[in-house]
Amino acid sequence: MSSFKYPKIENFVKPSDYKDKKLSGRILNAFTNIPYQIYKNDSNEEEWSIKHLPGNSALLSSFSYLEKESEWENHLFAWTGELEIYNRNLQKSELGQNQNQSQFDESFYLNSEDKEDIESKIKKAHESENIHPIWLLRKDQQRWRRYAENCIWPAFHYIMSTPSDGREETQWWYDYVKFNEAYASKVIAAYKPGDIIWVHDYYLLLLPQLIRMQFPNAIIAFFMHCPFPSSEYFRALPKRQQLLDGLLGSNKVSFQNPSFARHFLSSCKRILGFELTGPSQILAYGLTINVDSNPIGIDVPKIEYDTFNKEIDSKVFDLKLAYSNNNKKIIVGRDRLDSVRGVVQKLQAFETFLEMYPEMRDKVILIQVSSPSFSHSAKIEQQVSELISNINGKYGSLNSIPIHHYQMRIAKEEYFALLRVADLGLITSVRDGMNTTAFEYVIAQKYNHSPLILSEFSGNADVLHDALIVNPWDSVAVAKAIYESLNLDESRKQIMEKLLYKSVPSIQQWTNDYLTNLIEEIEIDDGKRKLTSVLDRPLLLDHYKQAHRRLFLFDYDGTLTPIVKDPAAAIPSSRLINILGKLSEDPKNLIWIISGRDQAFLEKWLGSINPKLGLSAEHGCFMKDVNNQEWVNLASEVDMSWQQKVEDIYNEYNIKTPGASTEKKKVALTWHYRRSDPELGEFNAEKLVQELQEKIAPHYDVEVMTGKANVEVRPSFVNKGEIVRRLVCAKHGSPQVHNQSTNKENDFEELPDFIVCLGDDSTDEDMFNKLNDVEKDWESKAYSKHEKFENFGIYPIKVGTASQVTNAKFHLNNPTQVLETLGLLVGDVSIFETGGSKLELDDRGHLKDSLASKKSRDIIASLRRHKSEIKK
Ligand SMILES: O=P(O)(O)OC[C@H]1O[C@H](O[C@H]2O[C@H](CO)[C@@H](O)[C@H](O)[C@H]2O)[C@H](O)[C@@H](O)[C@@H]1O
Repeated sequence: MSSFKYPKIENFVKPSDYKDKKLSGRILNAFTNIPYQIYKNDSNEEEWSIKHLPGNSALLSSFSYLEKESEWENHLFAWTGELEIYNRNLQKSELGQNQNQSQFDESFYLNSEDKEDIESKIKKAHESENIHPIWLLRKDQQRWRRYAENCIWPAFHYIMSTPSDGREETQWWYDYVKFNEAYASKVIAAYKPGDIIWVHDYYLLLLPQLIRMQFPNAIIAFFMHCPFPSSEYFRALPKRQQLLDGLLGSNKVSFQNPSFARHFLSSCKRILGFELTGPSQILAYGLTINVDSNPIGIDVPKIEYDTFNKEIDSKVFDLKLAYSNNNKKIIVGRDRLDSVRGVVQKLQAFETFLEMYPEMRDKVILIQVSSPSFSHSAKIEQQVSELISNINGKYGSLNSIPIHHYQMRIAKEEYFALLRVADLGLITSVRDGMNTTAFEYVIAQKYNHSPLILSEFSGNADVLHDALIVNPWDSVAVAKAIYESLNLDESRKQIMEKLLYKSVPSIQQWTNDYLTNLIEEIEIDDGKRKLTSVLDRPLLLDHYKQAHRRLFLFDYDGTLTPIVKDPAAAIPSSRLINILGKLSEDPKNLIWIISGRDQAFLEKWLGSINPKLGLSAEHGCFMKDVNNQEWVNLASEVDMSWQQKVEDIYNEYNIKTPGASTEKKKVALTWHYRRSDPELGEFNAEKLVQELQEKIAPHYDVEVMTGKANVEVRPSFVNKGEIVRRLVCAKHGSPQVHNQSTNKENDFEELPDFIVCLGDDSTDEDMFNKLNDVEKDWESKAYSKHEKFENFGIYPIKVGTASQVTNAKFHLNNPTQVLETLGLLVGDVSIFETGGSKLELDDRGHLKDSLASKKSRDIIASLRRHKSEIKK
């Protein structure tokens, strides 16, 4: 059998076909786990062995084809999976959950020679050097799967989880973040410009964005192998935003069928508020993401090769002999035993069939093979066994059993023989990404032409149109379809099989089409994009801890709160209030909110709740010092006669622009068009700016500014940058003298040694510019930098994408990431809350060089010493 050779595919996509795209010719695939089990039969065995793991054969064939038959250099990055020691008599499900040290000793923590040895065995078995195992060795080895399998998988299959206080889920989430970070660091280390990074499935939803943060121009594709739920279901996941954000680091996100793609697009729109730029395109973080469906196929030539040969012929013969006495028809089902594959529905339909068609009772048997599933449910198992004993009891006799149920994993050869021997294939899943059994069944029926009944909820229903498509919840309809299928005449069966056979997608064609579409969609980078680095959060935390005089300068809208349609609704969340409270409790910290908002809004929602906050309203016209109740009006002497004229102009534009409105603050006037038709709003905003520039700006000391869906007029004597300069150059903790110009030089040792400045829109650029000037000034004065950080501790941070034009040095994507970062500083949020922190993990998944990492290393070293002493 090993002599199988792939037929060459004409015109398989080549990197050299696309010279202008500057491809490197390498594909870096990231998938859940390597296709090998690392094991020992006995803990006393010196060496670890590996064996091939069943499953994911379609995708592995795609990798194998790319590796062996194409011009691409194909790499696979995958977790090692759980290591096993068999003689411990532990079931796999118990492994990792057992905290007993005597059962779980240091054997699972390998030294570098062991790992090298295993890696070389894996490479040999894989017949390639390009497989890169990701080591995450922990006592509890299954921790890396829990969030994906207990939270994502059920939600994606419409299974609501039971309500909980969320503590366990939070721990799973941290592990999920670490799992994705571990992949990110390995892929990032291997990446070269022009590589195609192809991420697979729901265990790695954060990975695209983690890589994107590091390589803004990388080509990243994501393929979801399981279904994607409606936004109504998806939104129930507490981490919905982080999961979508993670995927939106891809250039292309693909699904098994169009409805999954549609659900994803609608989730991005409804949950994140992102703009769809076409029926299958989304604009997020400055990146255009193509969303499509591309049903995965199977390795047709290889399956034919494995199905039609002498060995299988004889197995088919044996099966017929064993089951098909008296010419009984054989219905075949093969599913994993969980709540989504519809085994219960299948049995109920079969019972209905036997009831409805008594003449068929002695003429049909159902062979159902149910293999184990990670989402195994004891309830389903019990239902299945009760149904089977009822049906067999009611319709069976001593020499005739209607249902033969095998709850086991069967060998590949037996599986193919079973598919060949069938007179009918029956698939009744209630939710499924792509059911490869359906495809394999069609191939196995190439010469026998037995029909297929397929659930309309299976991903294949959109592909295998010539199957008998049924609703598995309607047992009468399924029973009728069984009857109809078993009574089809030969010519009809032949026609159906021919059409079905033609519609089975081949994995090679799928791979070719996927890569071709991806490459053709990629926009060529003209090298003009300047990208801002993502904020290094562990570094920031480290710096924060060592600083003595910390100053925080926060913009409000779009920075601390997300942008919403109604300005009055953009009130602070309780999480924000809580974090600001904790930050301001630390005497080393001074916190300022520097906003375009008016005094009344800031006082009501921030000042009255936390008097320790310094507030600057209307871009610096009004100031309230930290720990002070008095507001100072810096604009009291300014001529305001322009206000009425501006308001009159705004009124005209409100009439011309349905949905637009005027926000009257004490000094500044803002014209909002967020609720108008976006095109009309933008068009009229441009005209309004022109008119204000001509009629108002030349005659008054005012500035006309454009913000986020707004136009604003305010006095030009002060701006956010000027406020920042005063705060940064003041003696840390001294009261502010707002209405006097302060150019007094303070002792450098009294100035802040840690400055975080966050803002999202154009007015915040004044703050970033000012900080950059301060930095240059301190540089020129040769002030001493922090030894460890080699800078003055100044962090100007843009809240937005890496591709936005800004003078800030770093970026965070959105207000959620801002809160997570501030929460990290006050110890409210774990470093593992979200990805993107450039975490360096050790090979056990602890933060590199952390206390936990050292502790774990020490324990293993001492266990090893202890063991070798015992041996002596
Ligand atoms: O300096 P900021 O704190 O960022 O304030 C700038 C302006 O923010 C507000 O408008 C913006 O946010 C609204 C709520 O999300 C949104 O509806 C509007 O479209 C945005 O332009 C505020 O209303 C203005 O007064 C501020 O100048």
